[in-house]
Amino acid sequence: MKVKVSRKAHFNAAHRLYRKDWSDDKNTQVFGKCNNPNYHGHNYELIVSVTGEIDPETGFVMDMKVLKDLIVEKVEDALDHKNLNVEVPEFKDLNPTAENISIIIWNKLRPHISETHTLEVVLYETPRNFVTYSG
Ligand SMILES: Nc1nc2c(c(=O)[nH]1)N=C([C@H](O)[C@H](O)COP(=O)(O)OP(=O)(O)OP(=O)(O)O)CN2
Ligand SMILES: [Zn+2]
Repeated sequence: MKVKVSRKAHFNAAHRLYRKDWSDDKNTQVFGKCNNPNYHGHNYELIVSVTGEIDPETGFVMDMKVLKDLIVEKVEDALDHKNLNVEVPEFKDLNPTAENISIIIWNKLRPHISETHTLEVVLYETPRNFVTYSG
């Protein structure tokens, strides 16, 4: 019997959506105000979910304290209050869209979650825009 446990987290970050290999006109045409060369910020809301069997000894799928600490160490410390384009190496040549940020977060967490469990990341870039990545 599998159960999904979830932990919410939060970080804020600045970014700019653009491609270095496109002209200014094309970047503006495709990315609009998100291509502001002075960057803009979002209050990202994150939901990390782990699904697996309940350990009969502990009653846990995964200890939420362990999951909380993992998110702080691997995600918040890496992304919170950062300029994603400038300060986060994963986005040196990768557009920091919500889709790509969710994949980076999933990749950071996956090695630290039991292989018997599945991992899902839901990332809200704004209260109305959110993406889901499950590997
Ligand atoms: N598929 C994607 N589309 C867009 C992304 C993205 O990551 N993936 N990102 C953006 C920009 O980051 C933009 O800053 C989004 O902000 P905004 O347009 O203000 O967001 P809302 O639509 O939620 O705001 P409203 O107030 O509802 O207009 C754009 N597209
Ligand atoms: Zn944005």
